[in-house]
Amino acid sequence: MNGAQLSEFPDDSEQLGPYVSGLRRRALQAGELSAVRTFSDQFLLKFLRARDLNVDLSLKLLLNYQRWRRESPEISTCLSPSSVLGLLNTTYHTVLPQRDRTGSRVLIYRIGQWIPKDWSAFQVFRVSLMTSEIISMETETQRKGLKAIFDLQGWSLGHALQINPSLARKISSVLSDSFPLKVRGIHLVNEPMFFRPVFAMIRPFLPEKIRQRIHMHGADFHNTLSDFFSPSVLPPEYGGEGPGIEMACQDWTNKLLQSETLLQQIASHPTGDIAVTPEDSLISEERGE
Ligand SMILES: Cc1c(C)c2c(c(C)c1O)CC[C@@](C)(CCC[C@H](C)CCC[C@H](C)CCCC(C)C)O2
Repeated sequence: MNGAQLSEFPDDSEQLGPYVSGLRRRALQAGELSAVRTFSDQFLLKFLRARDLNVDLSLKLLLNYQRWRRESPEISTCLSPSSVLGLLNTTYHTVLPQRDRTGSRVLIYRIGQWIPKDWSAFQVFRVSLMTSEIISMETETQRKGLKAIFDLQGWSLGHALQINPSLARKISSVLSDSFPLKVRGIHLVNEPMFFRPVFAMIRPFLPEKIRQRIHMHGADFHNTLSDFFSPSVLPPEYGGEGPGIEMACQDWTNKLLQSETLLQQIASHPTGDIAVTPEDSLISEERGE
């Protein structure tokens, strides 16, 4: 049986058992995580499904996720939707209510709604991390991944100045091998000429597989975007017949706000696995043992 077929089994199925226990054993043996007592099945399955049940690759992803969180505390330790409510209320971001025809989640980021003097790149990044944590709990998203549309209308020098090489590295890491989500497509629309230098900072760190999934549509995107998304899914602003962008953004903002407690738990948990108590997973040095 291949990974895609195995991915279809439910969380508690017998067929997945050996993969879950295999990854758990390997993760607990790994030097960096030696003091962690355990991981939940649910948590391990996110990494297994993201890597089509390949235990070696899932372990690498799990370790990268832990390292990314540790090395990016400015982003990972504060996952509070209410702290960025002003940004969310500008209709900067949404996850569309409908999946695309392949089952992927569809995310929209309207970068021009972000006013760089009001919100730092770290705060903006946190929004993506919050959404990623929420959707990565969905079984269907674990199987079918996500596609993101970035509307770069209004991209300015002020935006570009916020993206330094260190942040570019963090962006490419989460896109490639540091977050348990399959990135099935990145679609840039309305990208101006002077977005190129920023993209040139991110691109070199991306594996070929992800590079090939990045599509630049330009200003005349209505026709080409519809090659990838059926009209019933997209908002009218993006050439579809789905719910309007404002409404969709409002709905997702509400969803994030409802997840405030959950997200804060994830942010403050030593491994991000909230299905186990912190005492069960805590790294002993941190507890002063
Ligand atoms: C798990 C996951 C995360 C966490 C994520 C994204 C995706 C697809 C994920 O799967 C995409 C957005 C990103 C990388 C956060 C970006 C935050 C910055 C500050 C936005 C600035 C604008 C970018 C210069 C626009 C182009 C980026 C693309 C080339 C990805 O966060």
